[in-house]
Amino acid sequence: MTDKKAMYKKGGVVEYKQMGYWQPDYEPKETDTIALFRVTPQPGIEPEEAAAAVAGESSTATWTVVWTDRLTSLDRYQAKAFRVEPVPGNPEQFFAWIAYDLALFEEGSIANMTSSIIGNVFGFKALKALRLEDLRVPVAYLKTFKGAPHGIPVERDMLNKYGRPLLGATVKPKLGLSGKNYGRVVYEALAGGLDFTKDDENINSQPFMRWRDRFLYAQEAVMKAEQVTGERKGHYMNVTAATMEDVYERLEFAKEIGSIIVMVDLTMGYTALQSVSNWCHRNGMILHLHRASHATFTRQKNHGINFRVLAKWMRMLGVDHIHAGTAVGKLEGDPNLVRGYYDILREQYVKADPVKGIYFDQDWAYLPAVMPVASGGIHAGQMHLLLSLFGDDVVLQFGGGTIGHPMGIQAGATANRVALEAMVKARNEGRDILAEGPEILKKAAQHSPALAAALETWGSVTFDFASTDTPDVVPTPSN
Ligand SMILES: O=C(COP(=O)(O)O)[C@H](O)[C@H](O)COP(=O)(O)O
Ligand SMILES: [Mg+2]
Repeated sequence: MTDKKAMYKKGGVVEYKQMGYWQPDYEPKETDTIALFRVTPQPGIEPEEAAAAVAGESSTATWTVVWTDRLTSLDRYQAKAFRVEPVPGNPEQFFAWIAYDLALFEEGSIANMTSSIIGNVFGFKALKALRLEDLRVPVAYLKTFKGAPHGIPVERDMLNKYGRPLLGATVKPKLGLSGKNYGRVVYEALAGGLDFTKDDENINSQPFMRWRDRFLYAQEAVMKAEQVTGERKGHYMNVTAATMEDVYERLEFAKEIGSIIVMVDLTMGYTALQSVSNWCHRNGMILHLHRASHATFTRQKNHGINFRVLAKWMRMLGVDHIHAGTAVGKLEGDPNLVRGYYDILREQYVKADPVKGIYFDQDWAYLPAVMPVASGGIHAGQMHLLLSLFGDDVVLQFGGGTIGHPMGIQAGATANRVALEAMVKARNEGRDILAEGPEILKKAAQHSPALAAALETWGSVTFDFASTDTPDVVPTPSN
């Protein structure tokens, strides 16, 4: 029988370490999920007890010992904190590794997995702050997910576009255009040389432009642009709505009018996203995910979730595209960490790499790769940086950097396409595009007034702010 007395600190409050949530000798099983947390305990709480508390509160425990514990296989179901290390240079914080048994999570349910791992525990009084830094998901659990409806090679086949990044643009202004004017922007951008245009995250079905109008005008523009260019094109139709009935109605309509791609916002929640993913699997539709709202919980270094974990959940849940940062644009993102997110989305087997903030080897087994989307304050003058940072399997998306072009939207699109093609050609010839990039762009601009004007307008625009999140290099754990 458990010695209840030994588990209490005072007044019946549990000692998580005593309860078996701290097991330094525990060897994680291949089928365990392993989480790495950054823990900031309240003063006076030792790191091992804080780690054990995280393990307890994110699995079986409550604040006191309960008689019913003995009616379960508690040894198996309780999560186990098995390693604690100080965060280099930050005496307040500790990394804690915690293992979860396969039986703890419902098959194919991100909603269920998150209700445990990031459920109550982030509000726990004994901790000043808590951040989920990384997650090793076992193949046994991955096998219960379908993943992306298509994956990168199949999407390329659908578009018949290979050997270069895809180009997109977010229609601007974000809100207020009528359906007809919206369609004009889509046409100009696609006819000028982009592959995709995109609804913005907060364009759903407002009084100034109801969704049906937008879908119709946008799809008409897509079809016209396909005719004049002879290329496959797409507009991401944002189907985000208040209820699933509305979402399904918009999905069906997008399919009926011939769209090849739809879009969802992260704000819809994990369950809704997975339902849309299943619909896309059934209907052969490419699925684009905008990570709207992620920075409310991914940005602070001491509290929340690192984006790499969200990227893993989205790869499991099944999207074809996900916004993953640019490093060089207007939105937060350290270059090394952003490259790590891209690896997590695109590679079949990701090796732990502390410099990129990847703490675990991750075998993705059969799950298709997801196309990352670089978007937010990028322009043609950065093409060499973007291509060297991210390679070919990425959508480069220029909203302001297309629609703000001084010669018009079509010229903005052309500037991006010319810059990209010049850079891909130079790279394929073996030139060092990082060093020679500005020169290559200048030369291409001699034959392209559109690119010349883009470089003249934005060439010197950079967003040089120090990142709030940078990698902490700790020894790679065994997993
Ligand atoms: O509208 C834009 C970009 O517009 P612009 O190209 O004019 O800056 C997107 O919503 C952001 O990329 C989102 O950020 P992220 O991609 O980081 O999620
Ligand atoms: Mg936007």
